[in-house]
Amino acid sequence: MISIRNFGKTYGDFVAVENLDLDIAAGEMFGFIGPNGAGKSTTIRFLATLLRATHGEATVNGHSVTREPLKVRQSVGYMPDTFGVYDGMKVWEFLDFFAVAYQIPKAQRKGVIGDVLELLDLTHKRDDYVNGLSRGMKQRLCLAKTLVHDPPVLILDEPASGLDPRARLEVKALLKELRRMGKTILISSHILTELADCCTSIGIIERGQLLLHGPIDKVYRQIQRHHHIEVRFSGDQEAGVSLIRSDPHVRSVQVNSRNCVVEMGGEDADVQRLMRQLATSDVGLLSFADKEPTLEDVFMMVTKGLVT
Ligand SMILES: Nc1ncnc2c1ncn2[C@@H]1O[C@H](COP(=O)(O)OP(=O)(O)OP(=O)(O)O)[C@@H](O)[C@H]1O
Repeated sequence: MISIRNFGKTYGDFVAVENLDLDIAAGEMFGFIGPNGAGKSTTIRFLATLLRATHGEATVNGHSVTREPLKVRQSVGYMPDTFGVYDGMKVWEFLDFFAVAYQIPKAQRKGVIGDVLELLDLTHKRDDYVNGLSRGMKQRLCLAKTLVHDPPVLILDEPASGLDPRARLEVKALLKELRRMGKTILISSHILTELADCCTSIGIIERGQLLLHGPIDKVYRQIQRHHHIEVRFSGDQEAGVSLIRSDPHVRSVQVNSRNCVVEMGGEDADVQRLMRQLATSDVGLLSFADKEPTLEDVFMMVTKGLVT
């Protein structure tokens, strides 16, 4: 549904995105993850036909981003990372503005606007001024706007940024609903946990390079060979930590106030050996838990070059 080949964008000497190749199949919810300035918006704006590439090509819903931008725009609902609106515009007028822009016939516009307001649970805000809406409502309205022309593809640039935890959950539930409706969704975020349980595939970008991408279960499998162990001590944490650090399979130890998190390679037997060593030495081991990797762990390991 989305295919990017050799995309690159430079600003003067600065390389914002370098030789990016990516395929996203129909029906996927693809999480585009990276820190600030990684190149997410640059890639997204290229897909949304709003940015000229330095090199490379992409197709969305079978249409070329560079040669058929109007067809791409009909296929895409794009939500930018910043939200702008004219003063004195009501919620329904905002949606009507986009419905007109997408050439939805007048006779259908009222019905379409009613439908998207209902889907986004905004019907009761129909006649409110957009500027008076809370941030969460504005984000939802912006999502509503991406749906007026019923596009098969949604490209959403940090749709949950700046929202409180409850509003974030609401956005997530909406995205799941949209996926059930058959939309292909690309969503960017630097909040990794936000995407963990709703994406079917992910890509990790840093400094303009796509470091890793693929189905989420495959990415998790790739890092299964790395153990993330949370260790707590009731006694001498320092002695415990230096014992851990002396293990040849240990790659890093992050010491926190109440625990430490150990990243280690090796086999299960190596982990068991370290656990036995800690339990039988005099460091006051309280707990030792081999955790399932979180998306946060995946990101840290990929950006540190531990997983390729
Ligand atoms: N018009 C521009 N001129 C010069 N540099 C730019 C321009 N637009 C973006 N950049 C730079 O390109 C890099 C990638 O920017 P981009 O907005 O794609 O990052 P991002 O991953 O979306 O980050 P964020 O999460 O902060 O939105 C950044 O270093 C940014 O400063």
